[in-house]
Amino acid sequence: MEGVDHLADERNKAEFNVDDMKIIWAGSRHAFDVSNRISRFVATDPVFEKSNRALMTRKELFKNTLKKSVYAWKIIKELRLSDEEGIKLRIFMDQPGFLDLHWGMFVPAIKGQGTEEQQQKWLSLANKMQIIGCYAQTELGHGSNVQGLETTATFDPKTDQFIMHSPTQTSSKWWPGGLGKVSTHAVVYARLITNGKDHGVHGFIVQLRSLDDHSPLPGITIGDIGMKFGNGAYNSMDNGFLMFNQFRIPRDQMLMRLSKVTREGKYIASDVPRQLVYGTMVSVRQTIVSKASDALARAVCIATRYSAVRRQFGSENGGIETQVIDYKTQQNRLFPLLASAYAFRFVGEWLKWLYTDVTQRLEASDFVTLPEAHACTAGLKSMTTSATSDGIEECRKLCGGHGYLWCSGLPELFAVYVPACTYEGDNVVLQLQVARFLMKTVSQLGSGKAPAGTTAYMGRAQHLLQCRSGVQKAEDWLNPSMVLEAFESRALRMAITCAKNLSKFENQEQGFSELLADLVEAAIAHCQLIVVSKFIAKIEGEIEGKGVKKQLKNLCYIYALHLLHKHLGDFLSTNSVTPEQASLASHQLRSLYSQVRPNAVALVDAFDYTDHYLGSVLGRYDGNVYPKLFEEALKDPLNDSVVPDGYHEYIRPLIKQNFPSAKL
Ligand SMILES: CCCCCCCCCCCCCC(=O)SCCNC(=O)CCNC(=O)[C@H](O)C(C)(C)COP(=O)(O)OP(=O)(O)OC[C@H]1O[C@@H](n2cnc3c(N)ncnc32)[C@H](O)[C@@H]1OP(=O)(O)O
Ligand SMILES: Cc1cc2nc3c(=O)[nH]c(=O)nc-3n(C[C@H](O)[C@H](O)[C@H](O)COP(=O)(O)OP(=O)(O)OC[C@H]3O[C@@H](n4cnc5c(N)ncnc54)[C@H](O)[C@@H]3O)c2cc1C
Repeated sequence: MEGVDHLADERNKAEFNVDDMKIIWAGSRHAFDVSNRISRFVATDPVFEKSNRALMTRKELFKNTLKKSVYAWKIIKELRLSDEEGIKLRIFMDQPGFLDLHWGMFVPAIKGQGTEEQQQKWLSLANKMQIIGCYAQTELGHGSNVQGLETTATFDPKTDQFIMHSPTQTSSKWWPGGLGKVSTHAVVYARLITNGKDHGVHGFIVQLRSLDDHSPLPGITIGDIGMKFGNGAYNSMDNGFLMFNQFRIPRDQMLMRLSKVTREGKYIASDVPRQLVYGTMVSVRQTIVSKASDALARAVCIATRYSAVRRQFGSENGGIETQVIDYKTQQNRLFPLLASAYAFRFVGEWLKWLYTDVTQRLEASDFVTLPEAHACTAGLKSMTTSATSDGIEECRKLCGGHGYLWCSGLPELFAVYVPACTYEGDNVVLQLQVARFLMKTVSQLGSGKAPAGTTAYMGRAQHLLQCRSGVQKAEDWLNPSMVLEAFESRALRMAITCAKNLSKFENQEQGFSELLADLVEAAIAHCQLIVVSKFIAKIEGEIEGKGVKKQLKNLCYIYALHLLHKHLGDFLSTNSVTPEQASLASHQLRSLYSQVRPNAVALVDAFDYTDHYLGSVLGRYDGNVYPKLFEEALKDPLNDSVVPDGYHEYIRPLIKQNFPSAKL
């Protein structure tokens, strides 16, 4: 029934104030106001309609993305939206496109690696979108191994220019978003060669297309790399290829904040760490963590509302059937994902703080926290995107058959989201960076250099290696210090075991490659500890709103105890818990699920997502699922006629066994 809230009973059960939780989820009242206003603006503007995009051809989808992106930019300019509002507009527009790479990577790369002069020149054009840029690093042959890139930028002192060249097919740039059809410029990563010497990978601003007719400049071959996973989905983006044939750019288009090439061709490296050339990736990895909570929350919101609407079995004497959300199996799969969405939200907030802090320090030439910022952004990007991709797929299964329908919103969400496990660093490759950082930290224990930040717990190695968990009853698993100690001792013991095993190899690099799988496990344990500890810090801080803290506490312990359950092998093999304590954790989990159950729908309402943004018949706010599923089905072009195209050509001859031209 139209206008009726089918989930009203669920909402009435809530034991906390949803409006207060909305503020906690958004981060502040101001952030909530902005999100709420912009999401509703996008939802009501017909240009941002998106329900039809799965049926568009690639060309139609691409053009539709251009239309939306340019319209969004027009709105940003005409309504003088702030940066924050502009970002929200792009998020709620919910269609990957060139704007993401222009604002998300091209502009930050120039800001981070360009001199002040270069910033003035290029950012004034980029900020007005008089040029459109992308980030061209990955090549056909190398993505993860950035030092293995082959594109060259050779300095020619005669003309004061760099010659950009793609010496092999594998050196073609391949994947950059926005490159294929839209970008006029790119920050291109290439090996810098001066006087015959290779100085490694550096960034260069390169014009790719004419600003008059958009044709590629002579010496440049460029195009789209083709269809990607899923219908619609990430195919709105023009990921591209690019080859240079001795293409010349002026010397001052090398990004020279970190190192320079003089007029004479002399290479001058500054005294800042060379890894700052990777700075744009660190910044984007940080934003990807917050976006993980957003994507997971969307899937969880759909699965939770639908699980409350959907009924199967359990009716007695023809009475009402059981809501599937009441099955403990459904709760055991769904509530940890709900808890994870909140956990990633809070760790994302903390990571943003860490990133701002390291940026300020770098500006003051303090590089001490750079390795930790790299390890945290890499590890958390990896951990949260893997969990989110798996979580979206689990939500699809939680919705049974209807979850497989396009109009559930889940297939497209998965297809758009899953490359996050690969882009901005393959998730395994990134965990290996964390592992290197952990092995270095362990090797320095006892050297007098106390581990700090997220590895501070390693400074208590003596205690954590010997301690035995004090949990004696299920409620002890609601004690933050007992939970933290279990996670700390597991992470430390796994790292120390890896370090001990490494030390058995004469050649450390060889040992590292033999132990890769164990090292990744140790890195994941460390990252999970970070997320648990930041969630605990959140619930121990000041939280306003009726009943809000209680709900967050429940979610925090669900998050931690479900991880304990999932990785029980680690916890048991490191003696961080006993089998009896593990079973007390499972007992506590069941009790927490019962406490979350009446609040589940309200906890996803707190995400404040519009039906437009969710894009899901199953996740509708009003829960009016079945009539809307019919409406969606009837919109399918196959239902335009009752007798389909092809009937006379194929079905009728088959039924009548009348194939005049068939020959054996
Ligand atoms: C709507 C708004 C949102 C918009 C968002 C944008 C949309 C997004 C859309 C999606 C768009 C997708 C866009 C895209 O996909 S863009 C392309 C992304 N590509 C990648 O992420 C490539 C991944 N590979 C790498 O990053 C490097 O090659 C790695 C790291 C693997 C190795 O590296 P390397 O070969 O050099 O060797 P090493 O391991 O010997 O390390 C040597 C030392 O360097 C330190 N180190 C390494 N890295 C960093 C670092 N970063 N900061 C600080 N330090 C760092 C390291 O700890 C070590 O330190 P130490 O042990 O010596 O002390
Ligand atoms: C949708 C999408 C958008 C993208 N956008 C951009 C963009 O805008 N700009 C850009 O420059 N790039 C972009 N990329 C490229 C992306 O950054 C790379 O694909 C990514 O960094 C992974 O590199 P790769 O493809 O070389 O994977 P590979 O490194 O070839 O990975 C293949 C397998 O090898 C494993 N592996 C690799 N190295 C190791 C190792 N040392 N130890 C153990 N295992 C290893 C990996 O775990 C993986 O299982 C995009 C990619 C996608 C999918």
